[in-house]
Amino acid sequence: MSPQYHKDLYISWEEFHRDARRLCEELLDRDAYKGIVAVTRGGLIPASIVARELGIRLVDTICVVSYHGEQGQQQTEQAKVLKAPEGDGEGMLLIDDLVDTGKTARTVRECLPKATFATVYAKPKGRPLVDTCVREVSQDTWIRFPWDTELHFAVPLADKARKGSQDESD
Ligand SMILES: O=P(O)(O)OC[C@H]1O[C@H](OP(=O)(O)OP(=O)(O)O)[C@H](O)[C@@H]1O
Repeated sequence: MSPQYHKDLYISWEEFHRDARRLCEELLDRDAYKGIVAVTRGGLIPASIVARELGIRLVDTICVVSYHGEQGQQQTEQAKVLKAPEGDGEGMLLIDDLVDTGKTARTVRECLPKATFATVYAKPKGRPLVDTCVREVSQDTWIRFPWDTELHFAVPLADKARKGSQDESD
């Protein structure tokens, strides 16, 4: 976890599915869409759920990669589009799992300025860049998505506390 993140938020598959369906409910009340554009890679998972719930069969991708670069003396972070659909995105629904700093959203919006942009989760810096989201978390939270994690044995709290006090006395 990078130093700017102080909290971990673990999301289970069930929780993600529930949140993604809440997003679908909100989207149903808005316009009808010709198709979906999933922002790779995290957007592929909610895009499938949205396509199912909204009865949309046309699903495309915008393939984006984030990288670290240097500008003068400063480290910069940029998002690069590897492949985008043709057109300006009119009538299309852009789906991503998360908007964090807004770096990806800004780049994607430049490519498809007329698309509606929806994410399941949003952090304050990126929230103004998307039209809708269902769950907002603080900027210093690192979201652990279920496809990035695996089940592990959890050490009982009492054992953890005992080990902590042992470490202190060593
Ligand atoms: O608002 P930002 O700071 O740009 O962060 C949001 C982006 O970060 C994640 O993708 P990631 O860069 O981890 O790539 P991946 O989905 O291909 O793993 C997520 O799926 C968003 O696209």
